[in-house]
Amino acid sequence: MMHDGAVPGGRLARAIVPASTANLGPGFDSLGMALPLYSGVAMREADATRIQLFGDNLEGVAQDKSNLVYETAQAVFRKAGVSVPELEIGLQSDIPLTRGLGSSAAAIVGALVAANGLIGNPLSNDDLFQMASALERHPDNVGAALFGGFVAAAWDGERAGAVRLEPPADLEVLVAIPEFELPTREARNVLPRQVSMEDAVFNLSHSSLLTAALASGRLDLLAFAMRDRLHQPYRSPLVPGMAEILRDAPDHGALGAVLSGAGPTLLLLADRTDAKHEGLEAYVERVMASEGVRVKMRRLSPCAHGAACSVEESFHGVMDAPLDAWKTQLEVKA
Ligand SMILES: Nc1ncnc2c1ncn2[C@@H]1O[C@H](COP(=O)(O)OP(=O)(O)OP(=O)(O)O)[C@@H](O)[C@H]1O
Ligand SMILES: N[C@@H](CCO)C(=O)O
Repeated sequence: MMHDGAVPGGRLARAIVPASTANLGPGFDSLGMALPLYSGVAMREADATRIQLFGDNLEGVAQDKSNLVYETAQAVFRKAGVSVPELEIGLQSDIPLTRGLGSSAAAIVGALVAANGLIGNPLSNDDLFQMASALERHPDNVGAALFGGFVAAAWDGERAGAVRLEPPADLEVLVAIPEFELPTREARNVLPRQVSMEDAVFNLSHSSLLTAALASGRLDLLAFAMRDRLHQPYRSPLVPGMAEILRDAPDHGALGAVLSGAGPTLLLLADRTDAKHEGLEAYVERVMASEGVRVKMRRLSPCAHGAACSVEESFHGVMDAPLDAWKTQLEVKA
């Protein structure tokens, strides 16, 4: 453990972090699940800060000290009482930005675990989760990114709590990623300031049922339990085709369909042992195309593991090792 600010030259920390879907319908700001698309953060001490972006998914991300990863790393150093003002940072990602798949949560979590690793891990996982929740301001994405699996979480503005559960083994996840971006800030701006007691009770009961159904493998309850009245009705005008798909996807073999996080990605759950959902991708593409929206479809499994970090004591190479090589090194299975 280091507390005097001295970071050995040449030490490189690399973190790899899964994507995440938040809300799962009624669990607004509280239910998250990790997905096997990854963001990578590499970091070492430098004479002057330099931020490199690799790959096609990070276009527009800041390359100065306003970068989210740089700022988050500095928050770790402050909390640990060390000083590492200049960093060389390498970033890459499979996670499309501003699509509701937790790219910002993965960046924050990647920065936290890499920065902590760089200085010898003085902060606990819970410290990192508390910091991540305060930075992202909702704990569902960051909880899933840090712990993996399915996470039930709460944040009261000061403290966050989370429990990680193993997702049901037969759960298949289909994501429909529209080509357009929808920043979380915009998708939160359309939400009402107040809701009725009836809608609050609807969501809290469905969210509890959904958590219990996922924890106990009751896939038959998902279509019923994944209904929401707190955010999806207000966000649905922002995503053409969403209302129809959320309503009718169960008729095409989905166990449930929701907006992923703040959108615009749609998330459909299916039972991999049941052939009924074979036409689901074609159905979603058809509805979105009829609205003039192109989508990229990905068929995934929930990701059981959360963020992983490795530290090399004397690293002399370039920072752009392909994400797949990091996955192998960190024994992260896609
Ligand atoms: N690897 C990264 N490095 C630095 N900043 C990033 C990185 N990935 C994402 N960001 C920042 O996060 C912003 C996207 O955050 P936003 O909350 O709008 O979307 P999201 O996290 O992809 O979706 P959601 O929160 O709904 O799941 C980007 O515009 C960028 O500023
Ligand atoms: N729970 C958040 C997720 C976005 O990160 C929202 O729906 O606004």
